[in-house]
Amino acid sequence: MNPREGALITLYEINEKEAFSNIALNKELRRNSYNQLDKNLLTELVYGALENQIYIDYIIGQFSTFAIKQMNPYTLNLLRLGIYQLLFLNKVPSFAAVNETVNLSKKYCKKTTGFINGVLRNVQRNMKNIKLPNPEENIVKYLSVKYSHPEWLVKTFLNNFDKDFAEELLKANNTKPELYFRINTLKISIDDCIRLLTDEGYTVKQSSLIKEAVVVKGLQNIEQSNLYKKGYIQIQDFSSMLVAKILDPKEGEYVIDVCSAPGGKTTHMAQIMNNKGTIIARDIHEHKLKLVERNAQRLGIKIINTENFSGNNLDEKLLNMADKVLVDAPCSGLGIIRRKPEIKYRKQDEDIKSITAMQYDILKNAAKYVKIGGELVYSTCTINTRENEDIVQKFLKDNPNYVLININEEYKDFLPGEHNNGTVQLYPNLHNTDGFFISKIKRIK
Ligand SMILES: C[S@@+](CC[C@H](N)C(=O)[O-])C[C@H]1O[C@@H](n2cnc3c(N)ncnc32)[C@H](O)[C@@H]1O
Repeated sequence: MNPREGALITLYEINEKEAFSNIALNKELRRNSYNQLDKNLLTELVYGALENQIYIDYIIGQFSTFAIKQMNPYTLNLLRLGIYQLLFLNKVPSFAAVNETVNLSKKYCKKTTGFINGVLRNVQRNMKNIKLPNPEENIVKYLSVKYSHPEWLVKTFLNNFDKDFAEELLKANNTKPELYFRINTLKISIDDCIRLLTDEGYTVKQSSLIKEAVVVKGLQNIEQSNLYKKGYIQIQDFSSMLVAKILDPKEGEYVIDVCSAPGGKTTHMAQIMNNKGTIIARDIHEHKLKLVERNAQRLGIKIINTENFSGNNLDEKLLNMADKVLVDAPCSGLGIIRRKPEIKYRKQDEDIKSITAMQYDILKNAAKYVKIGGELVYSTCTINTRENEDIVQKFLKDNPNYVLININEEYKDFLPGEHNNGTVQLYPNLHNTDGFFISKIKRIK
């Protein structure tokens, strides 16, 4: 299959059927036998067009006689792919970007072939004269178009940070994240795993802060690799590994993970506990709990018991039972836009209110499972004070039996960069990790 056609099908799934980009892309890559070069081009086209969608749509608006809302989805997504190639992909000659897109339109939207050809040729001729909105007149609109973030999100960042920081963050959200792995020390030593990888010709960069965290350059089709199948590695960002490190569960402890799927942090906790003790791993989606079980099995973990249970409900059986509790709460995901650019377009400011209500409920219930002297970590993969600091502050105010542990003092050996208060907020632009919030709370009475 032609990779441009694969990109069109994938983009259609994401934009029209609300599929997640990583899932839609993997489905397409598995469905057809692409060679490695075609896989790379398809991936680049999908993520590139998606990351820059507001900018590209702004350009379509300047060169099209039809409003975007009037276009059929294939026409619109083909224009996006064509314009992305024209403006961002130097390796694709302009004539190829136009001709290949027009050819595809003959199969998917025959009636608009002439229109697509016209818009693309117009863009091709005027590429050098494209003007962004004037930042002096409207900074929100300017940043929104330039970095393809919806205006409400630009406003949120401008409310939380100064303009330069907000712009750096918007820019970083359109970059490619480094791919981290966690070496599963239950199955292989860190040194042996690094040796295996280097012997196979890969360049391995080990984190100085978390020894089991490595970046491996050039490793592709990871889930098909022997290392993965044998359970030697787990794909997990550095920021996510930091969570289990900070919760710091010990061998033999009783741990409850109230939002555990697909199991990145739960399996890391089991690794830190040396596969001794008990972890209750809960979630509300049965199919996602299966992923936790599959990961645990592949990684050789025996101490995880999965349970389908909503954190919004209180489980009387578990009151005061746990040495450690993890609340890795469902959130707006504004810290992982680099991995899932569609998040930018799906969330609305109004969604945040219902998310924070759920987060508070889950935290409030989960805290009751902590025994006196036990500890809880509340974390999210978002950059939004309302879902992070505000939730923790409200909880501490309403619940005097719990205190905040200053992570920056206790865990400074693990932390990248400087953090000002007792909690940690990581940013893609500052720390080159996902945007993550981590806080630690102790039950004292
Ligand atoms: C941020 S993800 C957890 C990621 C996981 N801790 C990991 O490291 O792989 C949040 C999870 O919460 C689950 N979830 C959503 N609402 C929930 C609820 N009310 N109770 C429990 N889990 C919930 C989602 O299905 C999702 O798997």
